[in-house]
Amino acid sequence: MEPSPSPAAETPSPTVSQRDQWTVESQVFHIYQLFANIPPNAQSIMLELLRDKHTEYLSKGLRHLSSTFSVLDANRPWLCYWIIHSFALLGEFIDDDLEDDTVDFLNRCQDPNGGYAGGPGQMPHLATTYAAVNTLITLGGEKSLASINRDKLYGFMRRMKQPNGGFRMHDAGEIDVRACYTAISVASVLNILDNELIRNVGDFILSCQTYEGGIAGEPGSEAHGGYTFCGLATMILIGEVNRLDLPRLLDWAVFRQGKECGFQGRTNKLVDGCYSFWQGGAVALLQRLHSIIDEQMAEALQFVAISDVPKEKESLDGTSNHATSRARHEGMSASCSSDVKSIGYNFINQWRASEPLFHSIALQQYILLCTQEQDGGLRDKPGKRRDHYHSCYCLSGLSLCQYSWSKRPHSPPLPKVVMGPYSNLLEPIHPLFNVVLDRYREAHEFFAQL
Ligand SMILES: CC(C)=CCC/C(C)=C/CC/C(C)=C/COP(=O)(O)OP(=O)(O)O
Ligand SMILES: [Zn+2]
Repeated sequence: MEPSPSPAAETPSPTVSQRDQWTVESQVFHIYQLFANIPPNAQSIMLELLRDKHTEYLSKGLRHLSSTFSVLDANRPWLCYWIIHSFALLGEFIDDDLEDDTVDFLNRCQDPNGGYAGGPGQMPHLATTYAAVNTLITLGGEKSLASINRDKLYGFMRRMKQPNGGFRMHDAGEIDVRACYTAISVASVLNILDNELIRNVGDFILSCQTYEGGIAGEPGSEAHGGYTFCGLATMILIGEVNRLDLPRLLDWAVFRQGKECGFQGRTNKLVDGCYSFWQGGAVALLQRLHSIIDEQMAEALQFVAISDVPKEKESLDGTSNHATSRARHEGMSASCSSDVKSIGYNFINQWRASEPLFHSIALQQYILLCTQEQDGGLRDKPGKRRDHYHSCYCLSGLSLCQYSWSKRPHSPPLPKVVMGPYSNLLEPIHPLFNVVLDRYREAHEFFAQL
């Protein structure tokens, strides 16, 4: 007779990832349990957005911007963006001297041949160009907006453009979906987007959509929330979003929201506050694409029906799914090229027919209860330290959640969809560029007349 297996052999020991996941779950659920067991007035205090504390933390960062060296030396326009955008989300303005200093500092990062570097005298880079331009738009006003040398910047982007449709992040740098997004986002907001920049970008991004449905940084890599947002936003801005498999993308993105209520960046990884924007943002974009998603789903159903028909009939009719969607794409891109420049502006002026496609209240709960530090600043998850990157993207994600129920373009959210007191309400953002909406509008008007 065979000996029965020992209990140890039946239960394999957990992997490092499993242990990490359990630790996070226990920390998060401990907070939720605490919250569930206190009286309603104490709950309401726990759900408060710590505005004054966050502003204090951001102000300290802002004052040290001009003296920030060390490891973040090549990221200084990013620090400007993370802090100043967070300020704007909170409805705060920075004082005139600091604004002047920031515009002057970014001007010193501007390369004589176009683009912005991570610091004065460094090599121009598409990511820091995006950060610098978004900062200047957020500051707004003539001095700030006119400081951007659009002609030279266009030249820099053309130099970064690759024959496969992608862009390099910098001279001899990596070619990836981030580079496509930062180039196209900046070109769109500055009104310098044209067919040369757009050429083959759609092919490159399409080659990065994986079997899971999300988008990877480059062909053959793993789907990730950061790149998925970048790829999807780029496809919208160039008028080719219907080429992606949107139902599959939506399916992948919504299932990245876990039982901790926040989002993970990729399958089987840990929840993290910054994905409130990258994943939540991708789903918020998809919420405005419901008609294309419905069409693609109907087409897929038709395809199932057609594939039941004997092969000979299908080829005689010429109705294969691939052929029809390809024909539609070619028609669409031809008619889109003339008004591709207005896509970013028109995107926010449409009605939204559907409710949020992710659990907006749950995500607000994760951000408010698990990512806020009591002394100000926001973080990845309990047990991690605050930083400006996570402060920026947790607040951006929170703003997206709060406005995700508004069907009319300019209507304020109802109190029931804003978790915690209504004073938690942040400024709305433009979901394609991640800048506060009224600053985007000012920039759009400014650059439309140049
Ligand atoms: C506009 C712009 C420049 C966008 C950047 C988008 C972005 C956040 C990309 C993510 C890059 C990445 C692979 C992180 C994985 O980090 P990890 O392995 O530490 O984290 P994970 O476990 O959560 O995947
Ligand atoms: Zn993060």
